[in-house]
Amino acid sequence: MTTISFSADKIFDVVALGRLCIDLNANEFNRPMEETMTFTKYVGGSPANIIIGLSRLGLKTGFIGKVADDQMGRYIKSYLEKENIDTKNVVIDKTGAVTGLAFTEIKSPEECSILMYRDNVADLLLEPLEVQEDIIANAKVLLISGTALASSPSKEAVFLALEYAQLHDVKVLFDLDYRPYTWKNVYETAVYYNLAAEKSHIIIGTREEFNMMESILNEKCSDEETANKWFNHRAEIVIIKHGSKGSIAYTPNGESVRSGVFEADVLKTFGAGDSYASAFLYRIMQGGTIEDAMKYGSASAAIVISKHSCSDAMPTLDELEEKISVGTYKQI
Ligand SMILES: Nc1ncnc2c1ncn2[C@@H]1O[C@H](COP(=O)(O)OP(=O)(O)OP(=O)(O)O)[C@@H](O)[C@H]1O
Ligand SMILES: O=C(O)C[C@@H](O)[C@H](O)C(=O)CO
Repeated sequence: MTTISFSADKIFDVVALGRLCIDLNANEFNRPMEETMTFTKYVGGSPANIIIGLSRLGLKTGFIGKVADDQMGRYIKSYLEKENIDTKNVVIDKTGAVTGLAFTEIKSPEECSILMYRDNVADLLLEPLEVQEDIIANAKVLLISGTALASSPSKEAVFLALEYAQLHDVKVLFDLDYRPYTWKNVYETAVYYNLAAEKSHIIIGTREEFNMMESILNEKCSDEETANKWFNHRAEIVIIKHGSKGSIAYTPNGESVRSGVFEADVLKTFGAGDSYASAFLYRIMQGGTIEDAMKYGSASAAIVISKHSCSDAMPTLDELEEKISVGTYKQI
């Protein structure tokens, strides 16, 4: 029965680093973007969604990032503050960069896509020297997401944050969060993803995301082979997600745990991964077993995919535990 240990006596449970942007989610469902006329605005971006989920569950959280010096940037910062997320390391851009926008298309519950506007976005302009070492030193976990590796100087900021984490005994969770439109080519992507994964203790990604990382060496790994590669580095848990078919977690002692999924009245699929990661991390940090934590993650995902937003739909602990006790859990 594997659990994972975290440093005690730190100010923050989890500090996330990466993109803060805006989701504009289609109000009219079951139709293509061309025919969608109105959208609702939410805070978005994978690490933002995950940290909001963790804060709703009661953890002490902070964010390291950069927002535009405009109405959208101010909206994001004040939303984080309202959610009790520390923003003292959320830097305001002074170069005229903009806030990334993600328009979501909900053609059917199975057919969702995201149309991104990410030219000259503030989040990718985070400088290494803007990352405050003391915030990371005072956290039990540093959460990073792959998109922040897509260009300089944000990429160097992530690697410096990883050095601070190592120096101060901070566990690193790497959510692969591969968004192809942010990257120039798969070689560059895979090289940086692999370097960041080497420095991470918990790695969570979909089968497709791990395939991307393996593609440059023409590897075709099974889930178990994929996970085993990272146990030669720092990894203590590797989770490979398979959408509605659940997920499998691997540990260095050869244990593997397959999770089921909760039945859900699916409205849209995006946000599944972020809600899963937040509730999984919450439960593992409470000393839960991997099996237990995966159940929390799956329940949170089932809640979020049945709602309109990602960030705003993140459940409280009561909502999550209600789902776990009354929801239908299908073992796969
Ligand atoms: N249709 C579904 N019904 C119930 N649970 C689901 C469904 N789809 C996904 N999930 C849950 O969400 C978890 C993560 O889903 P998925 O593998 O799609 O992540 P992802 O691709 O990172 O998500 P995202 O679309 O947010 O990027 C799954 O392991 C599962 O527990
Ligand atoms: O930035 C994105 O890629 C979109 C996110 O903001 C969105 O909330 C999402 O895709 C959740 O996983």
